[in-house]
Amino acid sequence: MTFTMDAGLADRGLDVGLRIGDGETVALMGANGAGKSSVLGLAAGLLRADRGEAVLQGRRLFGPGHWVPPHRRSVALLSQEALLFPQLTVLENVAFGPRSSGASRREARDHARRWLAEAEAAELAERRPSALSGGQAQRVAIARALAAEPSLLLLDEPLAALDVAVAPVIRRMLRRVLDGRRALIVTHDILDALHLADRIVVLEAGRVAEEGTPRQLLARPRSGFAAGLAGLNLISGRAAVGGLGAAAQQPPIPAGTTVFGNRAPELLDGEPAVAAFSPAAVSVFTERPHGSPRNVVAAVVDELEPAAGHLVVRAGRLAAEVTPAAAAELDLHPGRRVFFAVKASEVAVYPARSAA
Ligand SMILES: Nc1ncnc2c1ncn2[C@@H]1O[C@H](COP(=O)(O)OP(=O)(O)OP(=O)(O)O)[C@@H](O)[C@H]1O
Repeated sequence: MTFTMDAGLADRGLDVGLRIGDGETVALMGANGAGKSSVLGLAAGLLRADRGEAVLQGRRLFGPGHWVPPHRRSVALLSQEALLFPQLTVLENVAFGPRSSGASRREARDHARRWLAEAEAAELAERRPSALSGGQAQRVAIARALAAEPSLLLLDEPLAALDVAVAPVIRRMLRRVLDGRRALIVTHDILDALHLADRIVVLEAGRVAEEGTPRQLLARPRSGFAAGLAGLNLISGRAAVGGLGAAAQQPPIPAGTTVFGNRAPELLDGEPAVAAFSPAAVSVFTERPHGSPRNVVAAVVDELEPAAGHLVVRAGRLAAEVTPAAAAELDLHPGRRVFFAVKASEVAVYPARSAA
């Protein structure tokens, strides 16, 4: 049994099809404003779609003429902030859900203790929320969400508000807790996706731009967002002899330029395709290079960013990596005219749509 949602919300520019299998954790990623929180809102019942339907384990959550209110959906939403009831103890907070769905006081408390232990927070049971650290409060919130035994668990950036020392510990606990559970987790952090998710869905401007396992997405990104996660340059266009004919509006690459590279064997001429290559494969010159590199483009440096052990030189949608010594030698600075070159053997050209 699965969760499926195919829904639109016109005033947020949202039109999304999503499927989460039994026991599957899906990471929902995308730039700010892409629609991630709105998708959670639709599934949780905090927002009403103006088109489409959602079905969870054979039960329709919403659809034409049909609406199940949030508390009857068997969907739990965990947000960035723990949002515990301040006047209740931790145990009472976690027991609240089971109690309101009809468990006796004692059953609800036993249940709460079990889920607190599962979230590695058993020792916090008698505390008030005001006496908890951010990480502790988030453990309790996770226990509370699990205690409702939801068929679908929604997590909205659950680690984002935690400090860097605590996040890895909670991430490890979440990995254990999410194993075998149907969950949708919104995150900006590739580490969350790698550690917690079976599959990543990338949203761009309210639509699913691509999806795949973390491995697939990082090895062969097809959206600008996933290329950013993978740390690769990505140029879109159509398959052409020897590589890719670049589409318009991808400065500094002139429209129609052939980007020479290794074409995936399944790619047909004229088919929508992308070319991907690492910034580390890009060489920077101040004069047009002659000889071996087949791909050379004139560019103007936008900015230089420090990265581990090197500098990233950005020009339009391209990035190159240089050593600090090379940057000094080439006198690189914003506004500097340069040439970026990359060997065809370093460029992978593959279909813009996944085979699935
Ligand atoms: N309360 C609201 N009322 C109307 N429009 C909204 C509201 N909240 C968000 N939007 C719009 O809906 C679109 C999707 O926003 P949403 O918050 O779902 O994106 P997001 O991917 O979660 O972004 P972020 O990463 O910044 O949280 C955006 O265009 C946004 O401006």
